[in-house]
Amino acid sequence: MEKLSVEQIEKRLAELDSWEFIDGAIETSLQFGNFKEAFATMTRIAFECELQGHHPDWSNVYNSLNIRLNTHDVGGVTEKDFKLAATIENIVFGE
Ligand SMILES: C[C@H](O)[C@H](O)[C@H]1CNC2=NC(N)=NC(=O)C2=N1
Repeated sequence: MEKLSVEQIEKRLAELDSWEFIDGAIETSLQFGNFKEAFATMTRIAFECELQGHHPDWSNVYNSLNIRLNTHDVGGVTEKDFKLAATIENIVFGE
């Protein structure tokens, strides 16, 4: 999987709603109504991660979820990250 250039990353980010390029990864910060909603969404995302064979660096505090995506194998952002980012947006914001 090919590492994307900063220009390619900025172009692909424009197609998403909630992601930014920060310190070599794409990141989003999501807020939910409460812990249960946040954790239920994490569970749905986790199943998709397994299907895609690609996994986020993420953290949850009560109703907030912070997600960073990059591709460890190549040390940068690839199409795998954008595929998972789009999947996460579909889960969170609907298709
Ligand atoms: C063997 C397995 O497919 C790899 O280790 C996968 C697993 N999940 C992964 N997730 C992420 N974010 N980056 C990777 O390079 C990666 N590699």
